[in-house]
Amino acid sequence: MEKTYTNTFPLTMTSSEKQETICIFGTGDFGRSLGYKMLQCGYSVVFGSRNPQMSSLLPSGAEVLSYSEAAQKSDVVILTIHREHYGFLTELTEVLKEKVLVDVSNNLKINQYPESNAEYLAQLVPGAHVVKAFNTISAWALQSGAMDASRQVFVCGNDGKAKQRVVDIVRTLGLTPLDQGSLLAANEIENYPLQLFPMWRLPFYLSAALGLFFFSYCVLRDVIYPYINEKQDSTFRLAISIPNRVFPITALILLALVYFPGVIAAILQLYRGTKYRRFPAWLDHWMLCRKQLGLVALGFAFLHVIYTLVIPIRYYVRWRLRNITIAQIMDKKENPFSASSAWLSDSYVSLGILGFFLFVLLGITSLPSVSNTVNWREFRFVQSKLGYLTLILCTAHTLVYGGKRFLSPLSLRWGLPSAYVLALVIPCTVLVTKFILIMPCIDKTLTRIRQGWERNYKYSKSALNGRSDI
Ligand SMILES: Cc1cc2nc3c(=O)[nH]c(=O)nc-3n(C[C@H](O)[C@H](O)[C@H](O)COP(=O)(O)OP(=O)(O)OC[C@H]3O[C@@H](n4cnc5c(N)ncnc54)[C@H](O)[C@@H]3O)c2cc1C
Ligand SMILES: NC(=O)C1=CN([C@@H]2O[C@H](COP(=O)(O)OP(=O)(O)OC[C@H]3O[C@@H](n4cnc5c(N)ncnc54)[C@H](OP(=O)(O)O)[C@@H]3O)[C@@H](O)[C@H]2O)C=CC1
Ligand code: HEM
Ligand SMILES: [Fe+3]
Repeated sequence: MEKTYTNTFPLTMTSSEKQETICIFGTGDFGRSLGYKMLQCGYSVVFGSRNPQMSSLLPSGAEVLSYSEAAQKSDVVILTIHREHYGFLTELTEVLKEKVLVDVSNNLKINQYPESNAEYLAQLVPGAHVVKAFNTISAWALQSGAMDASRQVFVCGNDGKAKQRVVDIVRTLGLTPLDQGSLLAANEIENYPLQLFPMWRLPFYLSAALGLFFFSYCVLRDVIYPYINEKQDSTFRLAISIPNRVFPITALILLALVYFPGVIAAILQLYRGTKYRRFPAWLDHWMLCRKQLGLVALGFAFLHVIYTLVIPIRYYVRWRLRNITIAQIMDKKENPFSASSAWLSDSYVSLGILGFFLFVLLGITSLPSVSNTVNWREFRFVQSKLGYLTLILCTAHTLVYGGKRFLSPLSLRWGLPSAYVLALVIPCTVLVTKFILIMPCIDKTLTRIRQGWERNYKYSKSALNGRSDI
């Protein structure tokens, strides 16, 4: 614990205690940055290099020696060398015996080698205690001092004492060590910085696919159809009208897809009569990226709202209103006020506004600073109950928008219904299924299953034993 404080007052420590010497192999970007940070935090640093005389740009105060000379100066050796160049270490096995050897390396691709770099290092230098650490911190972050990205350092190793020494160093440098267990965890730790938004990938591809499909569908109905049938140029619709169909439709379907896996999971649990069997991998993954799906949906809903706000200032809309008025004057025929149309129009807009309000509320509660202030039940209440209410309101908004035209043969073009009719299929399926699932008799069984009850205890036990098949 004391070390944490020495981080803030390195000079106090250096004047009263003997400086601990750390050896860093390699004088590249990462080695230099780490050495600089260590000197700042009160350590004495010795670099090991192929060309001790040639090394430039090294932080002042550090010593540079050959690899074998440097290793003799400390019992902690941090290896800031790419895995491909580890070969020369086999000649140093005697010097490195019983030393703590820290592997910081990353690869270019996930699972690039059959074994992790740290395990490979342990095979090369069997006498040393290999510890994996620091691979999630960048040279730039260490040097600039501004830790915009994560300060977490995953640490793993087979020797408890060696690991503890590295954990102490990490803490002294002002970083957060996270013990990940034995060297078997190195593979996962090495893959971690190579991942690029893994949970965002499915939402991204899904929204791209939905967007593309509905865009083509709307172009076919709203641009190509009028051109072929009436030789009318409607290409201007590509700018606002069609995006303002594609975006809300994508938002609505993605929102429904957030709540779909929960329904599928419930049906699966009811069918199996137990909660003790794993869900298929695709369902697991789908469940895990619901937050990201929801946030992408919120993004599209935002776009829809902004596009809707500009409707009154559009040239096409103003032109059409003027023409209708002029046509009425010329015909001397007044278009009577229709209370039912007014009701329909106001209702769908109002449902949209309320749905959007709850949608934003869901987004706000998913911010860590907010979710940390609510307890588990409150969070679930907002995410699950208010989430369903959001889906109901947005689906109703679209249904009422369709209003009287919904499924009317007049709105078919080449037999194709309006895009929003297709958009309603998944949301309505989710809502109807959920409605059936919350019927008291079904809900009671599901709740019992989720509390641990099993329909066929014997069967479930055997399923438990043979878990690998599920
Ligand atoms: C804008 C937006 C932001 C979002 N942000 C987040 C976020 O920050 N974090 C997040 O997690 N999700 C987020 N989501 C996704 C979504 O709101 C949640 O995943 C939501 O909890 C799903 O609700 P559900 O009713 O389908 O949950 P389900 O998983 O179906 O759960 C329903 C109920 O069943 C219970 N249950 C389910 N499975 C079991 C089981 N095996 N054993 C016992 N009980 C069980 C649960 O406790 C719950 O009460 C967000 C969505 C949107 C639209
Ligand atoms: N850069 C970063 O932000 C991060 C890097 N890492 C890891 O740190 C390690 C070093 O990265 P980085 O400093 O960027 O790399 P560099 O290429 O900048 O430095 C590597 C150093 O390795 C030494 N080395 C030893 N043998 C050889 C050899 N045969 N050929 C070339 N170099 C050799 C060299 O030092 P000398 O000439 O003194 O012998 C060289 O400077 C890598 O494993 C990387 O994955 C981890 C996290 C972040
Ligand atoms: C402030 C909130 C909202 C307002 C004011 C609003 C308003 C509108 C308007 C005016 C239309 C008709 C657009 C047109 O004539 O082309 C529309 C359509 C639609 N809205 Fe909203 N809306 C809101 C929020 C939402 C939300 C949150 C969703 C769902 C996620 C949604 C889904 C839809 C859908 C699917 C359509 C049909 C698109 C089409 O095929 O034309 N809306 N909305
Ligand atoms: Fe490099």
